[in-house]
Amino acid sequence: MPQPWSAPLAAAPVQGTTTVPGSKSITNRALVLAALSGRPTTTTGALRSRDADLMVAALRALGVPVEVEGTTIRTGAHGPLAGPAAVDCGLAGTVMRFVPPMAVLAEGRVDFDGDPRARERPMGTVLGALRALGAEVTGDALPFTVEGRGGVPGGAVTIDASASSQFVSGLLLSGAAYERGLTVRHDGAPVPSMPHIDMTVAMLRTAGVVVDDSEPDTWRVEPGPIAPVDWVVEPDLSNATPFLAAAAATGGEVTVTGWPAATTQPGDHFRGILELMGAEVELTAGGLTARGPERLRGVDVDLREVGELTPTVAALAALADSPSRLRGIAHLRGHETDRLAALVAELTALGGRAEETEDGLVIRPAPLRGGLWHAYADHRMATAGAIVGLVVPGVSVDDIGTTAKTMPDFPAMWSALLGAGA
Ligand SMILES: O=C(O)C1=C[C@@H](OP(=O)(O)O)[C@@H](O)[C@H](O)C1
Ligand SMILES: C=C(OP(=O)(O)O)C(=O)O
Repeated sequence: MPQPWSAPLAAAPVQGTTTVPGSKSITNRALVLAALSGRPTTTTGALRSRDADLMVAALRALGVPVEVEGTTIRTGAHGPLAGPAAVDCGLAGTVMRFVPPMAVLAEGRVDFDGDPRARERPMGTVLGALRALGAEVTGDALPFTVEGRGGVPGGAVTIDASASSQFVSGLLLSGAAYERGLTVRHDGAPVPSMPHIDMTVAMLRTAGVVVDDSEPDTWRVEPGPIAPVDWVVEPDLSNATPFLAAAAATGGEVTVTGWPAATTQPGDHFRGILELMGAEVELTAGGLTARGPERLRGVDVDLREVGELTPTVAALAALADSPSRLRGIAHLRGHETDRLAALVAELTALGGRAEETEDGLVIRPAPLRGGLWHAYADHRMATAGAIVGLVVPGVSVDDIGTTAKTMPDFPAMWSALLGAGA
């Protein structure tokens, strides 16, 4: 375990401008679609981080030529995907849920494994769906094996996607390459992170795939070619949230550059949440600016659609002067860590008042004190600790390096914003 990282305390309201790297979700979808096109593509503004590097390695393992130069990733023309191959999913949901539906198209065996915690993340739904669509898959969680036969019949499958939207996205991304295409129906409690499914559908359409999502909880992908696209990746708006939160927590003003005017990224919803908590937000050509209030208000909000924002919102809620209720996020128990348990444990350890409900968190105002904040190998837990540490003296994060999952430069970016130098 590395040395704990002393979270910088904001000596004054945080003022500054930050540029965040490319979106994890867009980068890893672009890479999958580029590989499935079989033709040369160039993706610019790509995220370079552990999750993106794992996706690049997975594609290479399946026989896709991939060249990486800074934030530009080029895929080359290639024949059919091929095993034998070993895919390391790390802790990346996008790798473990997006690559197996592609691996069933390969000729040969593809073995999947990942970090210890990845073996506990829900996977059975995707693997069961692939079997129902005609693939040979051994196992119901990591590690598992896909015996690729160069293709699958495809067709219709009904799944319960209430544990993760990635079950649907993963299947849809490869569905056009199945002989009969793919129809996915969801049956169960509401699907979380719908904007991420909308992102999948939008990117498939950009790649010329015919997708029908006109019926609720049903997605139909017609069989056909996936066109090569030169993707331009937007900044990662979820990774922008800690920087905007720094303004909200300290009564400062922070601008994140390159904020898209229209996007399917759920991070865009953070604007509304900041306003509910009393901050001001302004979207201009220069980016999104957040201005913090004198006193942060608690918030009662359903985060089902934007669950990945929860650690940031919970950190702000712990600094607010009235109670907050975060709802619709039971599925966070299956994320990088059980985020509901982790947030309650870490806030409570610093003197906070937080408790789990069946589908979320209740966080009440309480004076916080310094202490060690555990990240649980979860990039967003680590950044949540940094937010709390802005205003609570003596907070350190046990493993800030875990931000490398999606934002390897986070410690330097954070110090730079605070004027503390890297
Ligand atoms: O498709 C994607 O890129 C993602 C979907 C969401 O997953 P869940 O639906 O499992 O929450 C989100 O939390 C994750 O960070 C990224
Ligand atoms: C849930 C997340 O990641 P993953 O893609 O590993 O599911 C996240 O980044 O908040």
